[in-house]
Amino acid sequence: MFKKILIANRGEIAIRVMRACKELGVSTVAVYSEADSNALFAKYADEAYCIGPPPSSRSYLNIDSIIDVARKTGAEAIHPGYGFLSENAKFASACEKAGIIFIGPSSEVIEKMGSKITARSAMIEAGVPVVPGDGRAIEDDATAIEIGESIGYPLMVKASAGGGGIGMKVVYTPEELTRALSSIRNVAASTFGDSTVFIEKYLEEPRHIEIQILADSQGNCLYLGDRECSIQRRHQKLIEEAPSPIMTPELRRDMGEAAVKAAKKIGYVNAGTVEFLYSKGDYYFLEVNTRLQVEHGVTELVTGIDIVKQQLRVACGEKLPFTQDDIEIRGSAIECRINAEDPLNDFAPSPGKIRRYRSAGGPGVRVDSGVHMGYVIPPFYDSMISKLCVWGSDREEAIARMKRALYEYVVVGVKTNIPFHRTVLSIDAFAKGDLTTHFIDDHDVLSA
Ligand SMILES: Nc1ncc2cc(-c3cccc4ccccc34)c(N3CC[C@@H](N)C3)nc2n1
Ligand SMILES: [Ca+2]
Repeated sequence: MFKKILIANRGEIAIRVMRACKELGVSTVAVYSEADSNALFAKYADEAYCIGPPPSSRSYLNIDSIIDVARKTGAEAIHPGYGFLSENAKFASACEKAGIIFIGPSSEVIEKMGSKITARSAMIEAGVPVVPGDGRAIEDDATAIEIGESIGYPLMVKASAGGGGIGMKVVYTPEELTRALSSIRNVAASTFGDSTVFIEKYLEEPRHIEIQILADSQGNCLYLGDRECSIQRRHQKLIEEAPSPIMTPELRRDMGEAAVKAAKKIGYVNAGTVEFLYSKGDYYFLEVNTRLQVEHGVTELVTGIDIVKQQLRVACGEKLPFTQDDIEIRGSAIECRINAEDPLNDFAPSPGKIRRYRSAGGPGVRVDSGVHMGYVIPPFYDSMISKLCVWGSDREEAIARMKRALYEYVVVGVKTNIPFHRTVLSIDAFAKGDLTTHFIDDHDVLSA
């Protein structure tokens, strides 16, 4: 096991990784920007170094300064968390070159999965169902029109280097198709530096279901169940749960085995997520996320497995300590992302000083928070301040528990989306598990 690792992230996920390290006797190095000099994660670490001014580009995205701190402190490995450099192949290879272990898959796999076109063709070879469509990069409008006709409208135009919903557009006619091709190309070129686009069939009312995978460097790969992530707003997930309310043992095994086939095909090592769209009994590969996800905690709650500890073990070259048969999904877990934003003002970020803070607690409640009373939430980073997770023996108990926890959770001084979550949890369709990716729009959830 490592003696010391550096966490190249901030907030709740930095603390989450440090907690796993503390339990394993691994000492931790935090890197923080000038805006985070008072942040909890910097205090929690055994060592903490300022790596630059507040803007992410000058600090949390600054590859050289992060690797420099790792070298100086003798950190043997770096955990990238999520966001920032977590899916940046250049960062992973910079670590490899510096002889520092990147806790995640290889830079080649990150690179490969960063292209939706490459990922899709790897899935087809692995025999994993993909969204109906055409995996070729679109070179000109005439070909696009032809392909569009053969797939059948409505279509989804997507940037191959896209992610998080950026660089995708639904089109219903050939005119819309040609217009979308040029607009997506431009967005993709400026946002991702890669204007490659492709076309798929648009699935109208899908669910967003993802499979957590874990693979070691000895060729063992298994899945840790499923998560339903359909409750999103503008591609930001808000409420996630495990298992999906529509999951059956057969479907879970089917999707899980497909995800493992995908992981083995691309030579995946460490923790990762295979995202699917589910529609009318069928599921289709969307993309592979080559990082630990925000919502990993709900999987930990229903499997009893500490995924971050397993990441550290795998990165050390250890074999997975369990097989697929050892994995059991028990009960139901729900996560609400607590964001410092104002639901009454289009969810605009609401940075500022937390004047009163009382966390939720009690049976079956887990709070992964990066904040505390008196903390000043900086305006430079994303607005998520904590994750409120609950476990129940079944989904009904989990919902009741989440409602109780949302009632207990008090944050005064900044606006939060807690009222929004209280509203969603009380919607009948939510209790019934009638979720699609259009849930928030369909129920025009105005905050309380
Ligand atoms: N062919 C096809 N049809 C429907 C889709 C639906 C989604 C989707 C998934 C989850 C939430 C959404 C919210 C609004 C619009 C789309 C979604 C989707 N993605 C891709 C990126 C991921 N974050 C969301 N891709 C889709 N692709
Ligand atoms: Ca992704």
